[in-house]
Amino acid sequence: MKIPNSVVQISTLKQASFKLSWWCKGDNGDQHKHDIVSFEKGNITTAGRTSKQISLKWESNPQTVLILTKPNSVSVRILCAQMVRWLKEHQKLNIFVEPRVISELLAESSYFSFVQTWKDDSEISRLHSKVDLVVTLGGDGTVLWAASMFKGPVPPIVPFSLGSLGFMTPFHSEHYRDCLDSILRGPVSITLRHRLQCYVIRDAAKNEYETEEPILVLNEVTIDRGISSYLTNLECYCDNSFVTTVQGDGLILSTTSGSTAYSLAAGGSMVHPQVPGILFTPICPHSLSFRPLILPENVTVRVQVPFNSRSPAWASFDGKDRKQLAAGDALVCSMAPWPVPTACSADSMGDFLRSIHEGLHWNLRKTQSFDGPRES
Ligand SMILES: NC(=O)c1ccc[n+]([C@@H]2O[C@H](COP(=O)([O-])OP(=O)(O)OC[C@H]3O[C@@H](n4cnc5c(N)ncnc54)[C@H](O)[C@@H]3O)[C@@H](O)[C@H]2O)c1
Ligand SMILES: Nc1ncnc2c1ncn2[C@@H]1O[C@H](COP(=O)(O)OP(=O)(O)OP(=O)(O)O)[C@@H](O)[C@H]1O
Repeated sequence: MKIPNSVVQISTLKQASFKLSWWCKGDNGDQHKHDIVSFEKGNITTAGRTSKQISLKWESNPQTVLILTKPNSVSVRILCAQMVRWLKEHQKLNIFVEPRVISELLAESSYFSFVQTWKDDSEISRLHSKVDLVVTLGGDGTVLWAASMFKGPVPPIVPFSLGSLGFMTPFHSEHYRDCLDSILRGPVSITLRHRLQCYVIRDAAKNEYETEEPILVLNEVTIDRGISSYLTNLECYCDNSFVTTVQGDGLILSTTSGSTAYSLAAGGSMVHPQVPGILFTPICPHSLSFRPLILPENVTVRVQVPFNSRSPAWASFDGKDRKQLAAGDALVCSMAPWPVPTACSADSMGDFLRSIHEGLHWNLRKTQSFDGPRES
């Protein structure tokens, strides 16, 4: 068979060889690493990264469970007592609860004297090394609360739904025995939810962080006008490049998990929680052309209140802990190295789709009937 000329020419061409590497900002300066991008005969392919479903397999049996509960709920209190009893008697596990909850349990019965708790913040900071699994009983706010307790690595969280919306709480409390039994045996399908780490800088010219510890958020950090009736003026930079000045009610810097919370209400896109990125969503911008952005995971965003601002701005973290940002102050935010692993009921995609359909009634519309005009 005769080979066409064009094929012979291509096979004799020599491609220049190259290497791709990626870098991140580490503590000891910028670090370069080789990526998992592979180079099949000089062609770039990411085939090895497309399998994103994460599965957790226990290598030894879990020993200790932390149960976190929404306060002031009778149904949560009753379920918590039942769950503690079942985990102790049927699974032989050690159990931690919050100091508030241990008082409630002991008021009910001295049977619960085996349950453990902590005394101060330094013990909370060591919890991640004692606890194998965290169970939350409440709504999305309780998942946010659980994540906020861990300033570093976070154990897998199993969120049971005892709230009203429950976007991040796929497990039904009626079936808690079967759910926990299966999770304790593993394997468990996991959603790795990215977090943002935020620092406040007082008097931006000094460029010093207010605290050494970052504030970690699972949903978002919001910078808004607080009680001021003036427009906020926020200068935004991305890795030192000027992005824009927000003039409006404020700005939301959201994780992809938070994309279905406040950012959604302000017109941001819904993004699957495992997509790495930072959503840049303005709140009521006074402009006809300010569309929300999604920035890549590696950037550092800096939001600065200009010196000539008429009023201070306010930062809040997952809807809590308001901090005033005076003229000249800034907030710096980047992707945190410690994600929040939450257990899935089906799998990461299945749970996300169920939440947007059942929780938000996404794209609900009456189906068009067959009974009408048709193309011939
Ligand atoms: N206009 C708004 O939509 C608005 C305003 C303020 C705060 N919030 C959100 O409330 C969050 C704090 O939650 P909370 O429970 O402590 O306060 P909350 O009790 O006021 O609840 C706010 C609502 O947001 C839902 N929610 C929280 N995180 C979510 C997520 N990741 N995806 C979908 N829905 C989510 C909750 O289920 C609840 O219905 C903030 O992080 C912020 O995102 C929303
Ligand atoms: N263990 C806890 N300790 C203190 N506060 C908590 C704890 N768990 C949750 N909260 C707070 O309680 C509030 C309500 O919790 P959550 O959102 O879980 O319940 P909900 O409002 O009934 O549920 P939903 O948001 O689905 O309607 C939130 O502001 C949350 O931060």
